[in-house]
Amino acid sequence: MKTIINPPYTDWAEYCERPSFPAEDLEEKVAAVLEEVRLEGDKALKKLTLAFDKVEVENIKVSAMEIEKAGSEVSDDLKEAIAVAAGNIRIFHSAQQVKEPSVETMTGIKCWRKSVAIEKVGLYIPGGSAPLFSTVLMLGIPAMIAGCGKIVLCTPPDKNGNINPAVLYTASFLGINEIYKVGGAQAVAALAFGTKTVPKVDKIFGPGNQYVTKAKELVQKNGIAIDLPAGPSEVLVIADSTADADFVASDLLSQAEHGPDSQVVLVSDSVELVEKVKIALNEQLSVLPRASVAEKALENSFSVVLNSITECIDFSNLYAPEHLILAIEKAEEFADQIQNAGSVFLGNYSCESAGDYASGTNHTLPTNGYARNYSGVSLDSFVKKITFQNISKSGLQKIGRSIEVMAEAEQLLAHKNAVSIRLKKIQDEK
Ligand SMILES: NC(=O)c1ccc[n+]([C@@H]2O[C@H](COP(=O)([O-])OP(=O)(O)OC[C@H]3O[C@@H](n4cnc5c(N)ncnc54)[C@H](O)[C@@H]3O)[C@@H](O)[C@H]2O)c1
Ligand SMILES: N[C@H](CO)Cc1c[nH]c[nH+]1
Ligand SMILES: [Zn+2]
Repeated sequence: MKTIINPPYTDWAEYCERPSFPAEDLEEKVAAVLEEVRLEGDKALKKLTLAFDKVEVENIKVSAMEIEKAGSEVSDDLKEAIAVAAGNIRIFHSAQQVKEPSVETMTGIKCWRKSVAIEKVGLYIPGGSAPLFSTVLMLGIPAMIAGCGKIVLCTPPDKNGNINPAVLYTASFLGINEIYKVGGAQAVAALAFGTKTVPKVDKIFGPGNQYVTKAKELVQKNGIAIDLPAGPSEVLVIADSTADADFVASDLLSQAEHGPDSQVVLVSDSVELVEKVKIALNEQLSVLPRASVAEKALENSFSVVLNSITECIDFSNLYAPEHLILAIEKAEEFADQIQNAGSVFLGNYSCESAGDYASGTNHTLPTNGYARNYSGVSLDSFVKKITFQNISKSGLQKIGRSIEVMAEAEQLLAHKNAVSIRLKKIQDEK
């Protein structure tokens, strides 16, 4: 991991560019997958699963028996941990159910807003390099709280054509039993267009690799909503000289082990701390099973030394990380200065993996700088907000003239007339 000492401000933006290793002709390849699934449905899903996941899948839909069997394959210890995590995620996301205010903008003009669940949602659970059953919790729980009518889940099969038992167990623990063995761009296509087996949904959720992310981007053009661009995991740690170098290294590695395309960044006002973290990284890497993946990610990662913690925060706001850790003294006092980040972890004991699994916040977060303009998944992601208004006769008498004048100025006389005929009727009734 290279260290950059005091780069001039004019160079900062360059460091904030994420490394990208797009597959050759990514967009064309993904567009071709989408088209094949749109035209050939299940036949294409089976063909593409054989091509990309190297396995022949006879039944795309997971059977009730497979789900039941998975329950017996998950240890009690893991079941208990999943229940603890689910409890916290449920508490945090339930608290997002806010009572919408109803206001009278003028006497006789009542306006209000209501959250209504998106009817059919498709959850994508990554499974290429690791089956992320924790993502089932992160997407399934808010979908259930929101009251989505149909919740279906897609995830790639393993080399034997099975779905990881923890993924199946977690889904069924939440009451989600419609699960399909399909991953990558083909899963997104199936959810977007529908096939004989996989239903078409209104909105597609979930993180994934470049094929999944590109497919989500492309199906948006066909009127399918998506949650957010959630690509390769990343973390930026701001650490001062009081930080524990071992803790900082452990947090950097926790995101580096996601994939070779992940990026981790250390920003500090202390050269000594950066040097200590580098030593700790090497020590911890040597015992990591996924060391080779993490090492690749570290090659595309860096540390920056700046003059002050305020400058470090300015850098982070420009970088807009998916996860931001403030391993600094009095971290809470700096929280209000954070403008761009997916999720923030304050203090030495708020490790990022707590948010990945169990503290309650959602781990489906914007990457690649999208934290500048996107939020992570929340309860809001699963609802749309419908506005209502109820205008009385006296209310229309108050606001009517303003509407007529504005409509006339836009030369939309039918708009004006919709008010005028009502005002006339009110007048005639007197
Ligand atoms: N931002 C977030 O919120 C968040 C959360 C969790 C995970 N992630 C990220 O999600 C990603 C998960 O990626 P993954 O690969 O492990 O799983 P994945 O499920 O996203 O992708 C696996 C699928 O990709 C398809 N695929 C693989 N190679 C292909 C090829 N050459 N051509 C066409 N399709 C191909 C296959 O169909 C396979 O099933 C990681 O980058 C991880 O960092 C992000
Ligand atoms: N860090 C990932 C989000 O970027 C989420 C995750 C799932 N499992 C472990 N981590
Ligand atoms: Zn993680």
